[in-house]
Parts: sequence; C-alpha cells; structure tokens
Amino acid sequence: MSEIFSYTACRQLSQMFLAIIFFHSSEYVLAVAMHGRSNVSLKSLLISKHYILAMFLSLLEYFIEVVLFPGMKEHWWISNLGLAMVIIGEIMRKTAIITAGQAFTHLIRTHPEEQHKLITHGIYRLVRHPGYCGFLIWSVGTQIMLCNPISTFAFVIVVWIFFAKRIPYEEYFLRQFFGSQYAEYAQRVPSGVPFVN
Ligand SMILES: C[S@@+](CC[C@H](N)C(=O)[O-])C[C@H]1O[C@@H](n2cnc3c(N)ncnc32)[C@H](O)[C@@H]1O
Repeated sequence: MSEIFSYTACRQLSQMFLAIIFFHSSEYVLAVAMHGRSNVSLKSLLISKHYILAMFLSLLEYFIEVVLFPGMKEHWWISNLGLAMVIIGEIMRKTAIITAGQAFTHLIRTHPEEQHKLITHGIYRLVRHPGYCGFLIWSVGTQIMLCNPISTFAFVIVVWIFFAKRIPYEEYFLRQFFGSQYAEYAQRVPSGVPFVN
C-alpha cells in the first residue's frame, strides 16, 4: 500500500489530475470566450461517458501496476516524455482554437453560416486538424506520463479510430461550404493525424 503514496505515484498522479483539470476547464473557458456564454453548454467540457470510462480504466491500470510492479513507474525519461507530449498537445490544441476563433465549434457544423470563414493561416498552415492532432498527442501523452503500457496502446488505437472517422465526416461539409478552396487547401496541407489523408 505504501507504494501508492510513494513520491513517484504522488507526482505522476498530481500531473495527471492537473493535466485533466486544465484541459477541460480551458476548453470551456475558450468556448465561452469565442461563442458567448449563452451559446455554450457543459458539453464544451468535452467529458463523455466513454471518456470517463477510458480515464477510469487507465487509473485502474496505474494502481494495479504501481502496487504489483512499482519499478515500472520509475522510468522517468518515459514519464517526462509523456509530460512533454501533454504540454505540446495542449499548446497545439489551444493554439488551434484561438486561431480558428468562431470557426472552431465543438459540434461539427453541417449547415453553412455566413460568419464561417475558411481558416488556412497560423497553425492551420502546417496541418488541417491541429485541434485533433493536439488532442491525440495530449491524450496518448497522459498515458506515457503514467508509464501505462496497456492504456498507451489502447488510447493510440481508440483516439486514432475516432479521428479517422470524424475527419472525413467533417471534411465532407467543409468541401460543401468552401468548394475548390477547401479541395486545394486539403491537397496542399496534411491532416495532422497520421495515416489519415
Ligand atoms: C472541433 S472543431 C475542429 C477543427 C479542426 N478539425 C481542428 O482539428 O483544428 C470542428 C469545427 O471546425 C470547423 N473547421 C474545421 N477546419 C476548419 C477550417 N480550416 N476553417 C474553418 N472551419 C474549420 C468545422 O466546420 C467544424 O464545425
């Protein structure tokens, strides 16, 4: 039991909780800043049942391993690599939200709106989906930070599949709204999510 309260576990779990609290609260605050409080619901915290289950299972893995194999959690270069991914992923996603401004909606737009402009500047010059790329790096980073091998693998697969389905759906509407302008942009700039064109 003492392993659970070791320096390693206290530090890694504190980093994890801080990362989660900062990620979700800043998503909500930025959504309110971009769209106004009346247009934003608690859904902008981006906390779904599946997400809670994934995080719960990852913490379960952590507690089992820290008790049975405490040495696994002592690979500090791995844990610090994960922390770096959490910070980089967070910066990338929030840069995307701030750059896209009102164009960045948590629910995918399926109808054209006059104020919706195609964003191709800033971080969108480098990748078409910096928000998704940032989330992929952030979420996998949380598991590398905890030195959780099973959840790292599971997060890569589950988050990748989620975006591999979401990106073509989102781009179907972007091509409808912006036509050849979006087609030309998509040809020039990679998606930002590996193996998704
Ligand atoms: C959750 S945001 C994600 C934006 C982007 N996929 C990303 O990862 O940064 C989804 C909304 O952004 C809009 N969107 C995505 N790319 C855009 C772009 N380049 N310019 C304007 N709107 C965009 C979509 O229409 C959708 O309503």
